[in-house]
Amino acid sequence: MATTTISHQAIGSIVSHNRPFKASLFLKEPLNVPMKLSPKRFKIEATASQVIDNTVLSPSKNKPFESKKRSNEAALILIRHGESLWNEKNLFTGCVDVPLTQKGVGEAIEAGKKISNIPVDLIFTSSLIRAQMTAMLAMTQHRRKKVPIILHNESVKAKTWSHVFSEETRKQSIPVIAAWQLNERMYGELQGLNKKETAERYGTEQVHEWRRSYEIPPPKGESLEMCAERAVAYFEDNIKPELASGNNVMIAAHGNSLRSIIMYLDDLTSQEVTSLDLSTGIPLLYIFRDGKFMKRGSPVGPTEAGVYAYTKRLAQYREKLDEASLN
Ligand SMILES: O=C(O)[C@H](O)COP(=O)(O)O
Repeated sequence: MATTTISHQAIGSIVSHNRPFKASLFLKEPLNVPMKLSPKRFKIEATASQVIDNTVLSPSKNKPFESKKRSNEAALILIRHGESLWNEKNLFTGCVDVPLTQKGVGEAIEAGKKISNIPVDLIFTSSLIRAQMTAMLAMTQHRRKKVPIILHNESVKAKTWSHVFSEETRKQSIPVIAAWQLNERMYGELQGLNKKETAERYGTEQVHEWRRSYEIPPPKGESLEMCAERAVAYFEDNIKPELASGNNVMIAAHGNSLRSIIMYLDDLTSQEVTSLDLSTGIPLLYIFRDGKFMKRGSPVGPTEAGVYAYTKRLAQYREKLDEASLN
């Protein structure tokens, strides 16, 4: 296994995308992080979140809310955030933290209606406000009326001070985990530039390569491949185990971090992923069963029968919701 050295300065720059991290958590010594080369991609086996203990924590490790139920299937919902103020202005955004427009707020609410009958046990978002707004707004529409609560594990004090003391209240909550690894691809020197003007300056083909190719990074930014190294590693280490435990998960993230995750779920080639483009605010449903991901498209509405026919558990859940609303 090859070993690469990540300096504390590099770790510092990785964690600086995540607002809650504190300088005191930065490492004093360089780290030797083992890396394994897989045929399709590099997998970073020790992610920054694992290295910096007690920062980004999985709920199963901490049991902050409900105890686990066992099932061999689970639902996975992916949502790209609603329109942001820079989507509206057609600017490259990347890791710049801009909020949703009013249209984006509406898109998030509409997305929430479409998935309002699908039980969500756990939410993952990026550390960027547009993804977090989308997740929260979508959950305002949910029939289960559980309250999404952002877990603050960035320091012992943050964790202690946000503790919920009622077991009953905890049961009525959905943990929300914010992870910088799910952030948008870092767009380098394109961040803040207008997409149309950039295409006029550098040529449509060049800009298309920067935006959609797998290997080619934008100037001083991340390629999709580099974005996949962190996003897919995070998915495998923190999200897949939750699905394997039978927890239904929603991920609210970004065009490119989600493209890299979809590439992994659908086993797309680097060629195929170039034509994958995600619209803002459209939820996508996957069923995880027996270790495999099955794509189920986008639920068209809360009453769409098809979604509930995918799994027995979802159908039973839907029945219970209907019974409860009749009583
Ligand atoms: O970061 C951005 O500018 C967008 O959210 C995604 O941009 P793209 O469609 O150019 O990849």
